[in-house]
Amino acid sequence: MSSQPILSVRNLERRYGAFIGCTDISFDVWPGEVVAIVGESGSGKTTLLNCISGRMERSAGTVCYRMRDGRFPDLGDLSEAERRFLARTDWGFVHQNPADGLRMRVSAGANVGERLMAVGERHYGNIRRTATDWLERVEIAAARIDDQPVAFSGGMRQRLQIARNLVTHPRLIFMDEPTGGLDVSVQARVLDLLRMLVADLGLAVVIVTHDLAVARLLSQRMIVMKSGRIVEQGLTDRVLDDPRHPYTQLLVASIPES
Ligand SMILES: Nc1ncnc2c1ncn2[C@@H]1O[C@H](COP(=O)(O)OP(=O)(O)OP(=O)(O)O)[C@@H](O)[C@H]1O
Repeated sequence: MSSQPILSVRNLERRYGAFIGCTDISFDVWPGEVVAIVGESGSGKTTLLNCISGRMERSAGTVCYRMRDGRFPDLGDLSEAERRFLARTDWGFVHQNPADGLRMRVSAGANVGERLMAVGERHYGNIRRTATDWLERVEIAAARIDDQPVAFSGGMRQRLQIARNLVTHPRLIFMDEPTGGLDVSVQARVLDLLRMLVADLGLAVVIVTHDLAVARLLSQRMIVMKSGRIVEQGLTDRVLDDPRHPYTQLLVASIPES
């Protein structure tokens, strides 16, 4: 693992008018690590994720990203073209609702292939071969390559969205409740797949979830948010086994016994 963070957030704040979406947020993400952001509904998780992935303007603070050439600029200092390039190549974003991250009316193969074309791949045979490989990696039969996601189940759509995001070998993936909209049995399969792929590819991931079981399964480090602020952060096992902040203790105590 590199000795330098891939993402560094300092004193981040986002206001909605006078209302604070999140404030006083500082943390680092290291290459190859999965960081979970947890907290109840309205605690500011999605606001934070959108700000650090450049999808939403911040009101204050810095978000620096380690470029492949070693530079560590604030996202706000990048040109629009550089930001678009990052979003297409170095980063992925897995939405809770697959329809937000897929093109529902083009084929599964094209959904994966168009990310490859965005990074310069032009050879039709290569694109189709790589798309087929990726469909199989996410357990979608190659025979479905020409089907549109509208004809897929929720779990298949989510797996396709994951393939579309990972095909370009990004370095950092943002995930917003990636299993939130799925049935429990389907969730387990998607989580297993995510865990395997993230480890195989050595990805850095920032995942937002309200589900502590998801955080336990996927993340090494955890950030707990309440009312727009971080109340506790640390290694996931430590936070869950020995929560120090009363709010984290409450969250942990509310996990149903399985
Ligand atoms: N566009 C907006 N305008 C005004 N207030 C907003 C806006 N988006 C979010 N908020 C407020 O900011 C706070 C944080 O919202 P956010 O969606 O980040 O929370 P969350 O933890 O992701 O919640 P959930 O798990 O329900 O998605 C909430 O009180 C919300 O009402």
